[in-house]
Amino acid sequence: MSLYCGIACRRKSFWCYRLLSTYVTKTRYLFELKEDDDACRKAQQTGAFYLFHNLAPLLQQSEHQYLPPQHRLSELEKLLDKFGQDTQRIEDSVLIGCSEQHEAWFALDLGLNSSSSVNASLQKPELETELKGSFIELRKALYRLNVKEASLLSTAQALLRWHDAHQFCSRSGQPTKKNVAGSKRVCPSNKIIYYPQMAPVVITLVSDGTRCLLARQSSFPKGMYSALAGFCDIGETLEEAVHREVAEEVGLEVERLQYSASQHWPFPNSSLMIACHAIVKPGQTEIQVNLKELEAAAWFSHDEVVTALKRNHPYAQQQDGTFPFWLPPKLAIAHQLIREWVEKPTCPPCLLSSDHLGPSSVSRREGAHQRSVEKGKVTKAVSNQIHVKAEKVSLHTARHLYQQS
Ligand SMILES: NC(=O)c1ccc[n+]([C@@H]2O[C@H](COP(=O)([O-])OP(=O)(O)OC[C@H]3O[C@@H](n4cnc5c(N)ncnc54)[C@H](O)[C@@H]3O)[C@@H](O)[C@H]2O)c1
Ligand SMILES: [Mg+2]
Repeated sequence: MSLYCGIACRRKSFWCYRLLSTYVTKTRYLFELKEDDDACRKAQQTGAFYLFHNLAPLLQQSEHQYLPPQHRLSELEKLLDKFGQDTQRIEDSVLIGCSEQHEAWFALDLGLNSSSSVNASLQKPELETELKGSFIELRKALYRLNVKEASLLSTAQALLRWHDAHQFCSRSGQPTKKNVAGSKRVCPSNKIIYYPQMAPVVITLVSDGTRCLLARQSSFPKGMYSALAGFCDIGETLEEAVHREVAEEVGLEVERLQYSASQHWPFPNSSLMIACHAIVKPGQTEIQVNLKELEAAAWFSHDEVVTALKRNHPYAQQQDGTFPFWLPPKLAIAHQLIREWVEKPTCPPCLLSSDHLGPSSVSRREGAHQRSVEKGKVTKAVSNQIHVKAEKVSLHTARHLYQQS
């Protein structure tokens, strides 16, 4: 669908109207709402609101899925009135997107202390009864939402959290004021503008050509392993962050970085996850786990990873008291990296060149001649023929084998 946009461009002394795609008109509309408080207030009149309580979204259950109900402005005003609240509270809402028909979407938290109204936060049980839904922790709900709604609610939560945590100017100590859309906050005394921020995080799936390296932190759910992740340090490039994080966490050097994709991740504080594949440097497959950062790390064979991807009940404890090896759910970018590796375990040519950082470029053939020690046995990979004895490494044994400080 395309629309003629009211934006006119001047070309060769006469006005012409460009044919703009639905996507372009939508992004221009959102831009306008962020810049123009009056336009945004007007959009609230016809828009839809998603409700939160202390950063947990309001959800209704339908069969195996959660659905986030939308509310109109008039419904919200009635609700606030019923609970003896000031409708001024609606000023706390943030713009999170719009439909192709330009219905603007907002998010409002009724549990956090309001910066626009003096009234106390609303009680969760009473609200849940009134709204016929439940406020469910986003981390738990994420995997039972469809992808679009999961992304929308993640954005909403990140923005609501940022506003809640940035109500004062760090220079003057004065309360800052948000614009109607919530795309910024301004200090009235010195005019400093604060914009919502994300922390860049690199997440890397390291492979030795036949196996991939997965790790877990003690805070992960039992049995879950993921790719190596870490916050970028200030002044660092993405490539430098990948090299440093892998070295810091598992004591290995990598090369042949390949960018895969990126993802906004709202937990715990809004990160931009930048996902890459990397190949470990030849002769460097022995993991040295940094126990200050990780609980365990191990190399996993292709078969093990394929089996883990099929696991349906990750939390089920086994009879021997251990938990089966399982992987992050579909919505996490770690899952996508792992799935890509399963589909193409031999790494394609690199896109993110790391050559300038030092590591020499080594062909897969050369890399595959390396010796690796696995479970106390010396195994040898010859050329691209995989001769590594891919023994079934249970979590139990893997953890004990590679836990070294
Ligand atoms: N979406 C996914 O698939 C996925 C997978 C793995 C990790 N993650 C996310 O990646 C993030 C980083 O992973 P990690 O915990 O292994 O990082 P990490 O290895 O850098 O270790 C975290 C530690 O780094 C320090 N740190 C440095 N800069 C920081 C900053 N800006 N914010 C917070 N802490 C900072 C803190 O001491 C913190 O304890 C986590 O928030 C995690 O939720 C997402
Ligand atoms: Mg880490």
